[in-house]
Amino acid sequence: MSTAAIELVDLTVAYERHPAVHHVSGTIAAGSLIAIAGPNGAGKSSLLKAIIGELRPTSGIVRHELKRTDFGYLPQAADINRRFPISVLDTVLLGSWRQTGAFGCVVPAARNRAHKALGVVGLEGFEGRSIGSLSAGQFQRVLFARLLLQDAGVILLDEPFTAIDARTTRDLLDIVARWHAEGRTVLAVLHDFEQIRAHFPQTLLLARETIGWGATADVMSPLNLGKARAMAERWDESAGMCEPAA
Ligand SMILES: Nc1ncnc2c1ncn2[C@@H]1O[C@H](COP(=O)(O)OP(=O)(O)OP(=O)(O)O)[C@@H](O)[C@H]1O
Repeated sequence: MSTAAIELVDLTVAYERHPAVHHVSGTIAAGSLIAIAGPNGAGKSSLLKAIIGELRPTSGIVRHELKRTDFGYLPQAADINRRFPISVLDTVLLGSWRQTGAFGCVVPAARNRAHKALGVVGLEGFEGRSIGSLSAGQFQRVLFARLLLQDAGVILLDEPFTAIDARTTRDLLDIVARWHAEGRTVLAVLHDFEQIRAHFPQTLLLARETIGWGATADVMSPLNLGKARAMAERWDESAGMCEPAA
């Protein structure tokens, strides 16, 4: 696993010329644990997608010396098709493609690691179940097991605890804490302020542009949260293209 700093330099991401992320700059230090907060439509998912290279910046740069395989990415649940007929074990094994290559054979060591990862997330015995038969919380545990197997240095989680019960959330937060202790960089899009304050030392509060980025206690102030809300109320989805920064 390797990790490194990621620098966002005046980053703008737009869809059909409408900016979703607007002139965001800052450094994600290697090994940091950062919550990304903000109202619906604030550009949080778009920012993650730009960081992993799934979306091209309209302007600005995402600068780092990492390979695509150094990133582990958990999309929002709504973006994942669970009707695909694949077993829990095979889903977890998809996390081992770094070792096997996209069309390589699964080595027994990877299979062992997949069983172990399922043990860590509390799903021993679920190996042969199809993913479509799992509850939302069980499926999220499977996706965390896949991330464990992938062993990436930078892990991006998009609303990992939405519609997940308290017990499962607690277990998965323990894994996040473990990743942090191992020196991995973890970014998580979250809506639960209490959870952010309790578990995430740093926060980026986004409302398309940066409202605050730094220590969670400073960033999640009533003033900043009010600002983010007020900006969201003013968003005009039909607004034109932003002008390049002066
Ligand atoms: N594929 C797309 N095509 C056009 N517009 C998009 C697309 N994806 C996102 N957007 C728009 O970009 C803006 C930011 O969306 P994004 O999903 O990044 O926000 P978010 O902060 O993750 O929101 P949420 O909290 O609701 O998940 C929104 O106005 C959204 O409608």
